[in-house]
Amino acid sequence: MGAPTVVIIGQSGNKFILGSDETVLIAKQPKTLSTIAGKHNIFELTGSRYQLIKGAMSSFMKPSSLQTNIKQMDDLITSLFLKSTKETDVIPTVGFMKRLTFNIASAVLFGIQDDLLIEEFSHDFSLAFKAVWSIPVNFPGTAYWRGLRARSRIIARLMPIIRKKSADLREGRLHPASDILSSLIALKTQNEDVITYEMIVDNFVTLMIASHDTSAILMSLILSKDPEIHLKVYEEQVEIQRDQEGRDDRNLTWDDIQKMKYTWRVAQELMRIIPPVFGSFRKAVNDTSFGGFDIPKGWQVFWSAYSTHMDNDIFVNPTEFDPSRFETNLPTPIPPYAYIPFGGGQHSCLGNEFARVETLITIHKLVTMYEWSLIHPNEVITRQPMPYPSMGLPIKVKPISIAS
Ligand code: HEM
Repeated sequence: MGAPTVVIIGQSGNKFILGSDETVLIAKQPKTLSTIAGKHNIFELTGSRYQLIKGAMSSFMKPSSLQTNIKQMDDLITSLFLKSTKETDVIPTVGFMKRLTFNIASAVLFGIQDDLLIEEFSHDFSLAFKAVWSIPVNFPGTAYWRGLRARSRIIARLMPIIRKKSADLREGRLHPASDILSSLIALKTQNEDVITYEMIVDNFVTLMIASHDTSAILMSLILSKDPEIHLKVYEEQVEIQRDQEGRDDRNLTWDDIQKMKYTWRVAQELMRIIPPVFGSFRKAVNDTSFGGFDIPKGWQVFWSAYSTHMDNDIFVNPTEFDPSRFETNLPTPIPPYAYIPFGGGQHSCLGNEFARVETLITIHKLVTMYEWSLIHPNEVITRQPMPYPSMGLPIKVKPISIAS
């Protein structure tokens, strides 16, 4: 990992790492992420640059903004399901969900709709993503080398889009609030001395990496659960479908999504037992200490979600799958920094609501459009280091009716 590293686990450890400010710990990612996503990636930015980039991105992921994207997501997800099941009754879930989350991020966050371009980006992002988890040896044939070349191709395809959007913004044909790229370009115009094109490119790559595999894994994990859980999810979703009957517009609404409480609790409990992101790094910018142990300046600190999620004092019978842990108004609510699938503190996930909305719409569409079953029940989950079902979780589907 390039520097001596301290691993700290437990609720108070998480609070120390995730709650510290930039005078104690700064976010520091492995070399592979910094070179593939770019050195200006939001995970590692500090100070005013961080605040500006975060502000531009987060305005697209707030509930008020997400509400306006639901129809677009619903249409995209429905059409992808219909397209994929036109000629086959088997969906390779992991691959399908990756494609789905990539298409949603491209269209909803970046306003990229061109199918061919999305296909080319998607191919290169899958190489870039593999490189993030590789050994950083830049030698022909290695995953890292392939990832670096993929990054160059991504930039070559992105720059004409940035130039076109810049011109459209200048001439008033595009609004900065149209998508994240436009917003970042407008931010650069207002802050020439702080924001650069390189930062825009790096954060496009970062956001694509941060957004699609994580959510795709969550969607796949939900389908990997047992039939009893699926039945309850199905009952909740069918109830919501019934509520839509008689409406002029049969697309899901924000209110429908708020009613999917049980389905989301299943997702929350899955992320407790199998956090999609295992943990992440920080770096000490000054000498500091935790729990009586010194952490010298320059050392890395690693937090991990899994160990705290398995703490018997916080989650009784921690290995037991129990979505009711996430019911509201429990006598003993989950304490802060004890449940951290989305991290915590200032670098906590910007896309958690985005992930919730796209996951719930996808599950609703699948269970109301198809009867489905796992081809390999009890498929093992392996960490690579993200948790994937070992055979890609193929499912057999049979349409129930035309799209609801
Ligand atoms: C189930 C899905 C997801 C999980 C489990 C997840 C998890 C995480 C975690 C653990 C972090 C904190 C990393 C750290 O502290 O170093 C993080 C940060 C981040 N995530 Fe997510 N994420 C998910 C989906 C998304 C989506 C859909 C987006 C974008 C649409 C997104 C965008 C980001 C960004 C931009 C950051 C960096 C925030 C910052 O540094 O201020 N994530 N995510």
